[in-house]
Amino acid sequence: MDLTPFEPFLDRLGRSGLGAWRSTLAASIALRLGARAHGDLPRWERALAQLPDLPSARSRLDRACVGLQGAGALDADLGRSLSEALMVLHPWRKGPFCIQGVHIDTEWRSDLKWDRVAQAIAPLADRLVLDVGCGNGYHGWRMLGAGARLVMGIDPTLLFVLQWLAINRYLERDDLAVLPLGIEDLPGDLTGFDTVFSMGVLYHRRSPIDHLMELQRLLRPGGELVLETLVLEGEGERLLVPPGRYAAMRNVWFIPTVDALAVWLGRCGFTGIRVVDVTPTGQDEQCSTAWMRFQSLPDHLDPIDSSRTVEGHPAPVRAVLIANRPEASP
Ligand SMILES: Nc1ncnc2c1ncn2[C@@H]1O[C@H](C[S@+](CC[C@H]([NH3+])C(=O)[O-])CC(=O)[O-])[C@@H](O)[C@H]1O
Repeated sequence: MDLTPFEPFLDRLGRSGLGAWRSTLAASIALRLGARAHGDLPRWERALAQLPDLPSARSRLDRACVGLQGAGALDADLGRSLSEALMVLHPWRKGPFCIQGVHIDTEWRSDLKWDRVAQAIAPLADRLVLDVGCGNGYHGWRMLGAGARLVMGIDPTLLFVLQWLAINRYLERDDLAVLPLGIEDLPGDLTGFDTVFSMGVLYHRRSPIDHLMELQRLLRPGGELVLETLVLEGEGERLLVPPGRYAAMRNVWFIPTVDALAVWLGRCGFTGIRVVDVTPTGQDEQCSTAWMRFQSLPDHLDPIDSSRTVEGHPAPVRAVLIANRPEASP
């Protein structure tokens, strides 16, 4: 894979207030693509090439199932070749997507998280947005649906980049991209986003305070951070560092209470810190489906006591916190 699929977005970025970083970002993407050859990439690229042309239809970014809505049902053969090509990109974790009657029923009902977040954030109209750890871009599409001017998603997992390319083969937008980058690959002086989302990422970072500081630097003064992460329920400053896996995940490092998170944000210099949602993750939000056939949340909870993970930790609860970069440095 080369830079070609990212160029329309990079051109658009070049014309935005972030144009100064176009060439450094392009160089980082080229570097990461060179370093991240994946054995399955040729198979995924063949699937992309096999996606069929579809009759013209209306794109829908403003409802739970993101995608394309046509006037009628697709011809059965066309529907089958579309499903088969998309299924090569299994596992589909984030969604759902509906492409002219083909319903990609993903592991996560990401629309439920979006509903919790969207009602609490500053209106996205005309904002430059960064979505760190954006997966296949599901929330990015919803951000465009809410009026964002440009959404730069970054995610180091190449399969999710390919899933975004598959969806964008039909939605044809140049104002959203899933760039194959980790947050550590971003230029050290990049800044200027109006809103930065970090959802489902903090607990994967070994240095959570550094992550919060990086997110702050990426914002323009006064810009808004939307932080969504696993939390421990209860009052006071407490922290779980799982000694091994957490709900079968190997890379979960820190699960703080919301009080501890608020202190961390304050220590990093954020202002206007508020907790806008705390919700246990239910099996209606995360489970195996035909499009994600591996094990999922129900398999990772204690079969007798679903308030505990299989390791005996409290079952997943997620919080959304909002905070602002100060207008001027103290
Ligand atoms: N260093 C990194 N830099 C950026 N992203 C990373 C890094 N390491 C892993 N990721 C990516 O962070 C994402 C975490 S999932 C959240 C998806 C979405 N935000 C959601 O809220 O549904 C967790 C969850 O399932 O909630 C994955 O796509 C990783 O590839």
